[in-house]
Amino acid sequence: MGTNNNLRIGIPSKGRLSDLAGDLLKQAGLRFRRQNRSLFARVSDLPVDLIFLRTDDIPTLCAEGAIDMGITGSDLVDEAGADVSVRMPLGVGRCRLAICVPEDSPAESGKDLAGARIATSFPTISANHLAKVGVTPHLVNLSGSVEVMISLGIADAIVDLVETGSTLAANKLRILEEIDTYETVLIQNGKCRDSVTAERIVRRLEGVVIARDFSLLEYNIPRSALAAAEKIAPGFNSPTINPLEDQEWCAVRVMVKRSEVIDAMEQLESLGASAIMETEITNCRL
Ligand SMILES: Nc1ncnc2c1ncn2[C@@H]1O[C@H](COP(=O)(O)OP(=O)(O)OP(=O)(O)O)[C@@H](O)[C@H]1O
Ligand SMILES: O=P(O)(O)OC[C@H]1O[C@H](OP(=O)(O)OP(=O)(O)O)[C@H](O)[C@@H]1O
Ligand SMILES: [Mg+2]
Repeated sequence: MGTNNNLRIGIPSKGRLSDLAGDLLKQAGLRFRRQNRSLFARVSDLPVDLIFLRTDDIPTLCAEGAIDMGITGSDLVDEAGADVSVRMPLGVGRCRLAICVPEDSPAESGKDLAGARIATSFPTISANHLAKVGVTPHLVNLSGSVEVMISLGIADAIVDLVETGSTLAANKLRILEEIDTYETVLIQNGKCRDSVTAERIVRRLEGVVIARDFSLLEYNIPRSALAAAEKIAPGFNSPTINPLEDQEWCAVRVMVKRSEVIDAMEQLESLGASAIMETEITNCRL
Protein backbone atom coordinates (compact mmCIF):
# COMPACT_ATOMS: atom_id res chain seq x y z
CA MET A 1 0.00 0.00 0.00
CA GLY A 2 1.41 3.46 0.84
CA THR A 3 2.76 4.14 -2.62
CA ASN A 4 -0.21 3.24 -4.83
CA ASN A 5 -3.02 5.59 -5.72
CA ASN A 6 -5.83 3.16 -5.03
CA LEU A 7 -9.00 4.47 -3.41
CA ARG A 8 -8.90 3.55 0.28
CA ILE A 9 -12.09 2.44 1.97
CA GLY A 10 -12.09 1.92 5.74
CA ILE A 11 -14.40 -0.76 7.08
CA PRO A 12 -14.95 -2.04 10.64
CA SER A 13 -12.47 -4.79 11.55
CA LYS A 14 -14.76 -6.29 14.22
CA GLY A 15 -18.07 -5.77 15.94
CA ARG A 16 -21.58 -5.78 14.56
CA LEU A 17 -20.87 -3.52 11.57
CA SER A 18 -17.96 -5.64 10.37
CA ASP A 19 -20.02 -8.39 8.70
CA LEU A 20 -22.69 -5.93 7.57
CA ALA A 21 -20.10 -3.82 5.75
CA GLY A 22 -18.24 -6.79 4.26
CA ASP A 23 -21.46 -8.40 2.98
CA LEU A 24 -22.64 -5.13 1.45
CA LEU A 25 -19.37 -4.63 -0.44
CA LYS A 26 -19.38 -8.23 -1.68
CA GLN A 27 -22.98 -7.91 -2.87
CA ALA A 28 -21.95 -4.74 -4.70
CA GLY A 29 -19.45 -6.85 -6.63
CA LEU A 30 -16.23 -5.93 -4.78
CA ARG A 31 -14.23 -9.12 -4.62
CA PHE A 32 -11.72 -9.33 -1.78
CA ARG A 33 -10.39 -11.78 0.76
CA ARG A 34 -9.30 -10.75 4.22
CA GLN A 35 -6.44 -13.01 5.20
CA ASN A 36 -6.91 -14.12 8.83
CA ARG A 37 -6.49 -10.95 10.93
CA SER A 38 -4.89 -8.84 8.21
CA LEU A 39 -5.75 -5.13 8.38
CA PHE A 40 -5.69 -4.68 4.64
CA ALA A 41 -7.21 -6.30 1.52
CA ARG A 42 -6.88 -5.46 -2.17
CA VAL A 43 -10.05 -5.58 -4.29
CA SER A 44 -9.83 -7.59 -7.55
CA ASP A 45 -10.44 -5.70 -10.80
CA LEU A 46 -10.89 -2.29 -9.14
CA PRO A 47 -8.27 0.23 -7.93
CA VAL A 48 -9.52 -0.10 -4.35
CA ASP A 49 -7.82 -1.08 -1.08
CA LEU A 50 -9.89 -1.99 1.97
CA ILE A 51 -8.46 -1.07 5.37
CA PHE A 52 -9.91 -2.81 8.44
CA LEU A 53 -10.18 -0.32 11.29
CA ARG A 54 -11.99 0.26 14.56
CA THR A 55 -15.52 1.47 13.80
CA ASP A 56 -15.12 4.53 16.01
CA ASP A 57 -11.80 5.57 14.40
CA ILE A 58 -13.21 5.55 10.86
CA PRO A 59 -14.78 9.07 10.92
CA THR A 60 -11.56 10.73 12.12
CA LEU A 61 -9.28 8.72 9.81
CA CYS A 62 -11.51 9.66 6.88
CA ALA A 63 -11.52 13.35 7.82
CA GLU A 64 -7.70 13.26 8.12
CA GLY A 65 -7.35 11.67 4.67
CA ALA A 66 -5.86 8.34 5.80
CA ILE A 67 -8.83 6.73 4.02
CA ASP A 68 -10.98 8.28 1.27
CA MET A 69 -14.25 6.60 2.19
CA GLY A 70 -15.51 4.60 5.13
CA ILE A 71 -18.40 2.61 6.51
CA THR A 72 -19.34 3.46 10.09
CA GLY A 73 -22.20 4.57 12.35
CA SER A 74 -23.60 8.08 11.86
CA ASP A 75 -23.55 8.36 15.68
CA LEU A 76 -19.76 8.00 15.58
CA VAL A 77 -19.47 10.60 12.80
CA ASP A 78 -21.43 13.08 14.93
CA GLU A 79 -19.53 12.26 18.11
CA ALA A 80 -16.15 12.72 16.40
CA GLY A 81 -17.35 15.98 14.79
CA ALA A 82 -15.55 14.65 11.72
CA ASP A 83 -15.35 16.86 8.64
CA VAL A 84 -16.67 14.27 6.18
CA SER A 85 -19.73 14.05 3.97
CA VAL A 86 -22.30 11.31 4.37
CA ARG A 87 -22.66 9.88 0.85
CA MET A 88 -25.51 7.54 1.69
CA PRO A 89 -27.35 5.78 4.49
CA LEU A 90 -26.87 2.03 4.15
CA GLY A 91 -30.20 0.92 5.62
CA VAL A 92 -28.65 -1.17 8.42
CA GLY A 93 -27.45 -0.63 12.01
CA ARG A 94 -30.42 1.54 12.94
CA CYS A 95 -30.39 2.67 16.55
CA ARG A 96 -31.28 5.59 18.82
CA LEU A 97 -29.14 7.46 21.27
CA ALA A 98 -31.05 8.16 24.46
CA ILE A 99 -30.68 9.53 27.96
CA CYS A 100 -31.73 6.72 30.29
CA VAL A 101 -32.46 6.65 34.00
CA PRO A 102 -33.54 3.97 36.51
CA GLU A 103 -37.13 2.81 35.96
CA ASP A 104 -38.14 4.35 39.32
CA SER A 105 -36.38 7.69 38.76
CA PRO A 106 -38.65 10.74 39.29
CA ALA A 107 -36.89 12.64 36.43
CA GLU A 108 -39.23 13.76 33.63
CA SER A 109 -36.78 15.19 31.10
CA GLY A 110 -33.14 16.05 30.54
CA LYS A 111 -33.76 19.34 32.38
CA ASP A 112 -34.04 17.37 35.62
CA LEU A 113 -30.43 16.17 35.32
CA ALA A 114 -28.67 19.29 36.60
CA GLY A 115 -25.70 18.14 38.68
CA ALA A 116 -26.26 14.47 37.74
CA ARG A 117 -23.38 12.12 36.90
CA ILE A 118 -23.91 10.73 33.40
CA ALA A 119 -21.96 7.73 32.09
CA THR A 120 -21.55 7.57 28.31
CA SER A 121 -19.33 6.80 25.33
CA PHE A 122 -20.86 9.84 23.63
CA PRO A 123 -19.62 12.79 25.73
CA THR A 124 -19.72 15.38 22.94
CA ILE A 125 -23.25 14.62 21.72
CA SER A 126 -24.46 14.36 25.34
CA ALA A 127 -22.92 17.67 26.42
CA ASN A 128 -24.23 19.47 23.30
CA HIS A 129 -27.71 18.06 23.77
CA LEU A 130 -27.92 18.93 27.46
CA ALA A 131 -26.46 22.40 26.88
CA LYS A 132 -29.58 23.16 24.80
CA VAL A 133 -31.71 22.80 27.95
CA GLY A 134 -29.18 24.65 30.09
CA VAL A 135 -27.78 21.57 31.87
CA THR A 136 -24.04 21.07 32.35
CA PRO A 137 -23.69 17.44 33.39
CA HIS A 138 -20.83 15.70 35.13
CA LEU A 139 -19.84 13.24 32.38
CA VAL A 140 -18.16 9.91 33.10
CA ASN A 141 -16.50 8.80 29.83
CA LEU A 142 -16.50 5.06 29.18
CA SER A 143 -16.06 2.89 26.12
CA GLY A 144 -18.71 0.24 26.81
CA SER A 145 -20.97 -1.62 29.27
CA VAL A 146 -22.44 1.75 30.16
CA GLU A 147 -25.78 0.32 31.32
CA VAL A 148 -24.32 -1.25 34.47
CA MET A 149 -22.80 2.00 35.71
CA ILE A 150 -25.91 3.09 37.57
CA SER A 151 -26.07 -0.11 39.60
CA LEU A 152 -22.32 0.18 40.20
CA GLY A 153 -23.11 3.50 41.82
CA ILE A 154 -20.91 5.67 39.63
CA ALA A 155 -23.66 7.35 37.60
CA ASP A 156 -27.21 8.64 38.05
CA ALA A 157 -28.08 8.44 34.36
CA ILE A 158 -26.52 7.16 31.13
CA VAL A 159 -26.50 8.16 27.48
CA ASP A 160 -26.28 5.09 25.25
CA LEU A 161 -27.53 3.43 22.10
CA VAL A 162 -30.86 1.66 22.20
CA GLU A 163 -32.15 -0.71 19.55
CA THR A 164 -34.68 -3.20 20.92
CA GLY A 165 -34.57 -1.86 24.50
CA SER A 166 -33.67 -5.27 25.93
CA THR A 167 -30.38 -4.08 27.48
CA LEU A 168 -32.29 -1.29 29.23
CA ALA A 169 -34.96 -3.67 30.49
CA ALA A 170 -32.32 -6.12 31.77
CA ASN A 171 -30.76 -3.29 33.78
CA LYS A 172 -34.12 -1.85 34.97
CA LEU A 173 -33.62 1.41 33.10
CA ARG A 174 -36.01 3.50 31.01
CA ILE A 175 -35.61 6.12 28.30
CA LEU A 176 -35.89 9.63 29.70
CA GLU A 177 -35.29 11.47 26.44
CA GLU A 178 -34.25 10.49 22.93
CA ILE A 179 -31.37 12.50 21.51
CA ASP A 180 -31.28 11.32 17.90
CA THR A 181 -31.58 8.33 15.57
CA TYR A 182 -28.63 6.89 13.65
CA GLU A 183 -27.69 4.22 11.13
CA THR A 184 -24.73 2.83 9.25
CA VAL A 185 -23.49 5.25 6.60
CA LEU A 186 -20.95 5.56 3.80
CA ILE A 187 -18.74 8.60 4.37
CA GLN A 188 -16.23 10.36 2.15
CA ASN A 189 -13.73 13.16 2.63
CA GLY A 190 -13.36 16.24 0.46
CA LYS A 191 -9.94 15.38 -0.94
CA CYS A 192 -10.70 11.92 -2.31
CA ARG A 193 -7.71 10.47 -4.23
CA ASP A 194 -9.88 8.91 -6.97
CA SER A 195 -13.32 10.50 -7.37
CA VAL A 196 -14.17 8.45 -10.46
CA THR A 197 -13.77 5.16 -8.57
CA ALA A 198 -15.51 6.68 -5.53
CA GLU A 199 -18.58 7.45 -7.69
CA ARG A 200 -18.56 3.89 -9.05
CA ILE A 201 -18.55 2.56 -5.49
CA VAL A 202 -21.42 4.85 -4.52
CA ARG A 203 -23.52 3.73 -7.51
CA ARG A 204 -22.79 0.08 -6.82
CA LEU A 205 -23.72 0.36 -3.15
CA GLU A 206 -26.87 2.31 -4.07
CA GLY A 207 -27.91 -0.61 -6.29
CA VAL A 208 -27.65 -3.03 -3.39
CA VAL A 209 -29.18 -0.76 -0.74
CA ILE A 210 -32.22 0.09 -2.89
CA ALA A 211 -32.64 -3.55 -3.92
CA ARG A 212 -32.69 -4.62 -0.27
CA ASP A 213 -35.58 -2.25 0.37
CA PHE A 214 -37.70 -3.15 -2.66
CA SER A 215 -39.27 -6.20 -4.33
CA LEU A 216 -40.45 -6.60 -7.89
CA LEU A 217 -44.19 -7.19 -8.04
CA GLU A 218 -45.79 -8.59 -11.20
CA TYR A 219 -49.51 -9.03 -11.80
CA ASN A 220 -52.21 -9.14 -14.45
CA ILE A 221 -55.13 -6.76 -14.18
CA PRO A 222 -58.14 -5.62 -16.22
CA ARG A 223 -57.28 -2.31 -17.93
CA SER A 224 -60.36 -0.76 -16.29
CA ALA A 225 -58.72 -1.22 -12.87
CA LEU A 226 -55.24 -0.09 -13.92
CA ALA A 227 -55.51 3.49 -12.63
CA ALA A 228 -56.62 2.28 -9.19
CA ALA A 229 -53.83 -0.32 -9.16
CA GLU A 230 -51.22 2.33 -9.93
CA LYS A 231 -52.39 4.27 -6.90
CA ILE A 232 -51.74 1.23 -4.70
CA ALA A 233 -48.30 0.55 -6.19
CA PRO A 234 -46.98 3.60 -8.07
CA GLY A 235 -43.46 2.17 -8.49
CA PHE A 236 -40.07 3.80 -8.17
CA ASN A 237 -40.47 5.85 -11.35
CA SER A 238 -43.61 4.38 -12.90
CA PRO A 239 -44.90 0.84 -13.54
CA THR A 240 -44.06 -1.05 -16.75
CA ILE A 241 -47.26 -2.10 -18.53
CA ASN A 242 -47.45 -4.79 -21.24
CA PRO A 243 -50.45 -5.87 -23.30
CA LEU A 244 -51.89 -9.39 -22.88
CA GLU A 245 -53.59 -11.49 -25.55
CA ASP A 246 -56.93 -10.62 -23.99
CA GLN A 247 -57.02 -6.91 -24.87
CA GLU A 248 -59.11 -6.05 -21.83
CA TRP A 249 -56.18 -7.13 -19.63
CA CYS A 250 -52.56 -6.07 -19.17
CA ALA A 251 -49.47 -7.22 -17.27
CA VAL A 252 -47.77 -4.88 -14.82
CA ARG A 253 -44.26 -4.90 -13.34
CA VAL A 254 -43.58 -2.51 -10.51
CA MET A 255 -41.15 -2.01 -7.65
CA VAL A 256 -42.76 -1.99 -4.22
CA LYS A 257 -41.23 -1.36 -0.79
CA ARG A 258 -40.68 -4.75 0.83
CA SER A 259 -42.46 -3.65 3.97
CA GLU A 260 -45.56 -2.81 1.88
CA VAL A 261 -45.64 -5.82 -0.46
CA ILE A 262 -48.14 -8.04 1.41
CA ASP A 263 -50.52 -5.15 1.89
CA ALA A 264 -50.22 -4.16 -1.79
CA MET A 265 -50.84 -7.77 -2.91
CA GLU A 266 -54.02 -7.93 -0.85
CA GLN A 267 -55.31 -4.65 -2.19
CA LEU A 268 -54.45 -5.56 -5.80
CA GLU A 269 -56.22 -8.89 -5.43
CA SER A 270 -59.36 -7.20 -4.19
CA LEU A 271 -59.20 -4.88 -7.24
CA GLY A 272 -59.33 -7.95 -9.50
CA ALA A 273 -55.63 -8.57 -10.19
CA SER A 274 -54.44 -12.14 -10.68
CA ALA A 275 -51.11 -14.00 -10.96
CA ILE A 276 -49.61 -11.58 -8.45
CA MET A 277 -45.99 -12.52 -7.84
CA GLU A 278 -43.24 -11.05 -5.70
CA THR A 279 -39.65 -11.46 -6.84
CA GLU A 280 -36.71 -10.58 -4.64
CA ILE A 281 -34.17 -8.29 -6.27
CA THR A 282 -30.56 -8.34 -5.17
CA ASN A 283 -29.20 -5.47 -7.21
CA CYS A 284 -30.53 -2.73 -9.46
CA ARG A 285 -29.71 0.46 -11.35
CA LEU A 286 -32.57 2.91 -11.57
N1 LIG B 1 -27.85 -2.35 19.47
C1 LIG B 1 -27.54 -1.80 18.32
N2 LIG B 1 -28.33 -1.90 17.28
C2 LIG B 1 -28.02 -1.37 16.10
N3 LIG B 1 -26.90 -0.69 15.86
C3 LIG B 1 -26.07 -0.56 16.86
C4 LIG B 1 -26.32 -1.10 18.14
N4 LIG B 1 -25.29 -0.84 18.92
C5 LIG B 1 -24.43 -0.18 18.16
N5 LIG B 1 -24.89 0.01 16.92
C6 LIG B 1 -24.23 0.68 15.81
O1 LIG B 1 -23.02 -0.02 15.59
C7 LIG B 1 -21.93 0.86 15.81
C8 LIG B 1 -20.79 0.08 16.36
O2 LIG B 1 -21.14 -0.41 17.62
P1 LIG B 1 -20.01 -0.77 18.65
O3 LIG B 1 -18.89 0.20 18.56
O4 LIG B 1 -20.67 -0.97 19.96
O5 LIG B 1 -19.47 -2.07 18.05
P2 LIG B 1 -19.83 -3.47 18.51
O6 LIG B 1 -20.29 -4.16 17.30
O7 LIG B 1 -20.77 -3.49 19.64
O8 LIG B 1 -18.41 -3.97 18.98
P3 LIG B 1 -17.75 -3.67 20.40
O9 LIG B 1 -17.73 -5.00 21.04
O10 LIG B 1 -16.39 -3.16 20.05
O11 LIG B 1 -18.58 -2.68 21.15
C9 LIG B 1 -22.49 1.94 16.71
O12 LIG B 1 -21.74 3.12 16.64
C10 LIG B 1 -23.88 2.10 16.15
O13 LIG B 1 -23.85 2.88 14.96
O1 LIG C 1 -31.53 -1.95 22.81
P1 LIG C 1 -30.68 -3.16 22.58
O2 LIG C 1 -31.20 -3.99 21.45
O3 LIG C 1 -30.47 -3.95 23.83
O4 LIG C 1 -29.25 -2.66 22.08
C1 LIG C 1 -28.53 -1.68 22.78
C2 LIG C 1 -27.21 -2.17 23.22
O5 LIG C 1 -26.40 -2.55 22.09
C3 LIG C 1 -25.13 -1.94 22.20
O6 LIG C 1 -24.28 -2.67 23.01
P2 LIG C 1 -23.33 -3.82 22.49
O7 LIG C 1 -24.12 -5.06 22.27
O8 LIG C 1 -22.61 -3.29 21.32
O9 LIG C 1 -22.36 -4.05 23.71
P3 LIG C 1 -21.12 -3.13 24.16
O10 LIG C 1 -21.63 -2.25 25.26
O11 LIG C 1 -20.14 -4.13 24.63
O12 LIG C 1 -20.64 -2.36 22.98
C4 LIG C 1 -25.44 -0.63 22.89
O13 LIG C 1 -24.28 -0.07 23.48
C5 LIG C 1 -26.46 -1.04 23.92
O14 LIG C 1 -25.86 -1.52 25.10
MG1 LIG D 1 -21.04 -2.23 21.20
